[in-house]
Formats: sequence, structure tokens, C-alpha cells
Amino acid sequence: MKLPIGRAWEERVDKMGNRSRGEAERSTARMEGELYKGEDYKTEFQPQNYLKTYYAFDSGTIAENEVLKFNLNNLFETFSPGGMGGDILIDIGSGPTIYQLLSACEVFREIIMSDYTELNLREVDKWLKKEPGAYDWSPAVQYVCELEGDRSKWQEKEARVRRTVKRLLTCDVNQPRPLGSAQVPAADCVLSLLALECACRDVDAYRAAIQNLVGLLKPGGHLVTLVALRCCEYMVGSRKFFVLSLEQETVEKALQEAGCQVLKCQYSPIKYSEAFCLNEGICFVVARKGPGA
Ligand SMILES: C[S@@+](CC[C@H](N)C(=O)[O-])C[C@H]1O[C@@H](n2cnc3c(N)ncnc32)[C@H](O)[C@@H]1O
Repeated sequence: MKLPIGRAWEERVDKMGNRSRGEAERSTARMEGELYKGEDYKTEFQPQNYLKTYYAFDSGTIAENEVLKFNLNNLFETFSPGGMGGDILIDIGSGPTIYQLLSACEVFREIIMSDYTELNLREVDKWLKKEPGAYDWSPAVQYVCELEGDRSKWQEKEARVRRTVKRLLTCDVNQPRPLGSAQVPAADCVLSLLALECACRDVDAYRAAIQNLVGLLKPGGHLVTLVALRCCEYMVGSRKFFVLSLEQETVEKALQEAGCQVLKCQYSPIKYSEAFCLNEGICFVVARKGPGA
């Protein structure tokens, strides 16, 4: 399947894949312990390192597995047949991952994925096209199939994700139009997991970003988000990235101010391994856009 991603995008990915020597030297010369953020994502966030640390599933660390299972369980509950569903789901800040779509692919006709960095989109594209070196998501896919009642159907589910993801776009949640000039229909659901707290420099920016995402929804559409609470930094390989520290109340208030009704706010005290990420709990939130928003 050839996804409708622009030629310019592919060319830039090639360039990113073969970074110039000067660029590589500049980045290794940066001081150890530096906190990366903002534009740094484009050059310093290495998708493979991120996947190995946080999504190794049963072969990885217990804490990271617990977070992933919490997330997959909540996504399963939210997107079960008879629950939320519809035409278009837009995933914002997808990163290099597809686990977030394993339940949603059953109940949405079309999924649009997006991220700030082209390297992340390239990593997802590799998996969608079954290219050599693509990440192996099968343990997570089998886990979700087991939740659905039949672990043996995991290959069918992978095929369904590949069929349902129609576009990969670049995005910036700090822009009033996070998907830029891309022509995208209003969505039934906007999903954004563990991305806003990485992308926003302060609470005002976070509130604005929530509003920007709500702007992508149809009235009555749903915003689904997962937030690592009281988090201040996380590691991707040897790089340390900034995270905005948020309380659950701040998240709920931002959604209400953006004209949404919070339908669910599932808190868990789980933490990542301290070596990778400093957080205190996590919350999975479902909100509905009100008519006046
Ligand atoms: C911790 S990762 C989360 C990835 C994935 N959603 C997950 O659940 O694992 C944070 C993601 O936020 C993205 N990001 C950073 N700044 C952003 C921005 N301004 N707009 C949108 N996404 C951004 C990064 O590229 C990265 O993929």
C-alpha cells in the first residue's frame, strides 16, 4: 500500500536518515545532561531508542509494561464495539508507535496519524509497509486480541491497522491549526497519548494546545488523552527530554475551559522506571466536545 504522503516528506526523511556530518557533530558536542525540548525533537529523538525503552513489552522492564497495559486496557474499554466509534480518528503526536490504534482500528473507518518529527513518521511507515527493520508490535497486538477474546487473530488485527491508517501528517500542537494546511475533515475522535506534556513549555501552552486539538473535532466528538502526571523529564537513549509537570486537575480544567465535558478520568499511581522517566501516576481521560466549543 502506498500512503498519500508527499514527495517532499519522503525526501526530507531521506535527508534526516543520512544526517550531515556537521549536524551529527553539533549534536554530539552538546553537553551531557542537557534537557532537550521543542525543535530538538526533530534531531535528537531517536525512535528506535524510544521503542526499545518503553515498548519492549514482555521482554522489557515491569514498570514500562504496566503503563502499556494500563493504556491498552483503557483503549480497549473506550473503543470496544458499542462504545465510541465513527468515521475519522486523528492521532496527534503518534510518535513511532501504533499500539494506540489496536482497539480504535475496529471502530473507525479512517485513521490519520501525525507527529512533529518526520523520523517518527518514517518509523511508523516502515511498520505499515512491513519493511525490514520495522518494529515488532506483535506482543502488544496479541495482548489486545486476548482482551477481545481471541489471541490467535493478531495477524488480522495488524492487517486491519494497516488498512485503516490512511495518512501520515506532520503536526504541531502549539499551532492553532495543528495539521497546518493539510485538508482534514472534522474528526469524530482526536487521540493524543503522552504527547502534549512533552510538546508544551508551560500550562498556558498546554491549555492552548488542548483548545487546538478540540478545534479538530466535530461538535459531540471525543478527545482521548493519556497524561503522565507530575513528570519533569524522560530519557530517550542518552538524551534527556523536558516534560511539563501536570496535575490531574489541571488536565480536567483545561478540557473544561476548551468547552469539553470530561466523561472519564481514570487515574493510576503507576510510575515508569526511575532510570527512564520521573513521574507520579498517570491518567487516561475521555472528554466530549460541547455544542458551543
Ligand atoms: C513521549 S512521545 C509519545 C509518543 C506516542 N504518542 C506514545 O504514546 O508513545 C512524545 C511525542 O510528542 C511529539 N511532539 C513533540 N513536540 C510536539 C509538537 N509540538 N506537536 C506535536 N507533537 C509533538 C514527539 O515527536 C513525540 O513523538
